[in-house]
Amino acid sequence: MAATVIDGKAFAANVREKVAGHVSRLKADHGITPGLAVVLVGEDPASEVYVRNKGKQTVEVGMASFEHKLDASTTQEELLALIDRLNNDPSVHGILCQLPVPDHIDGDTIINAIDPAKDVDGFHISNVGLLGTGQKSMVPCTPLGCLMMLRDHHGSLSGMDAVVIGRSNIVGKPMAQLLLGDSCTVTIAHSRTKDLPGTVRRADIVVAAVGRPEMVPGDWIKPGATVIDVGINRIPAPEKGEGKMKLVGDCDYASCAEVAGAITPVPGGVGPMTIACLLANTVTACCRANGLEEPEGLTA
Ligand SMILES: Nc1nc2c(c(=O)[nH]1)N[C@@H](CN(C=O)c1ccc(C(=O)N[C@@H](CCC(=O)O)C(=O)O)cc1)CN2
Repeated sequence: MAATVIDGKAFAANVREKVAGHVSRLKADHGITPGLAVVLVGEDPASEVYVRNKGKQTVEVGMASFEHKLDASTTQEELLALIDRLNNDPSVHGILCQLPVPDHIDGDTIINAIDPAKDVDGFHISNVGLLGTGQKSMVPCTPLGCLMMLRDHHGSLSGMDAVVIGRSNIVGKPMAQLLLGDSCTVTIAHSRTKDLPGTVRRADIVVAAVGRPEMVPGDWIKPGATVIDVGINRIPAPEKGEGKMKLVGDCDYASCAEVAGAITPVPGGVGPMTIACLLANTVTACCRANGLEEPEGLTA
């Protein structure tokens, strides 16, 4: 059986179109332009690409983009001062600091300095607590994107067995909370899980978010299961020529696609949904800040 390929690129384009519609209504009906501030410290090449794409897509959906690119030597105090200015800027509805930050800066301190109402990454401890207790929160973008694709594919997720491989604060843990919120039976698996293959084999839904290239082989997948691959790993691709690289996920795509009922590819699966959901979260934050009705279908 060949799996259905869940096209994250097309799904993300659809989310962006919905966001653009809400933005134009906010402008026309209320004279409000949602604004997103993205802060990058240092020169990590992958982060520079992500930040550039965030700015470009923010403008494409009609929102205001405020990009702050800071030198790698920026101190934590200087960064906190910028966050404070953005927290108090009424034209900024969403703020994020691109991760990872340089070693001399404490990421948690920075994240928790962001006004939770403007925390469009959903990483602030208040939003983590709200999500964990089933209350209205800002929801982390990558897990939100995975949830949207799963709901679209399955309709209801109620009663399904879900295994999340990986326990990071930005993907694994919030993903598990969202699946629990949709009434899945959820297992979080990690490097110390006994019998990882057996655990994964029981799942109707597998979300792989470990950051280890092609770690999950097809024979771990229950026939017909849905595989959501969050991994983005750059590995050597000698078949493309000397020194060439390619992107692969945490799942071995070829063997998993033979067994799964549906699967997200890498690239073109979960990745594009991350930025689309960031734009969705910015519109949501803007509506909440102005006491306006929130867009439907763009949050959990
Ligand atoms: N503050 C944050 N930092 C980071 C986050 C985040 O959500 N907030 N997530 C990642 C990086 N990221 C967005 O920031 C991100 C990663 C990947 C993609 C994407 O579209 N990937 C493409 C492939 C792109 C490529 O060729 O490299 C795909 O999978 O198709 C978008 C955003 C860490 N930091």
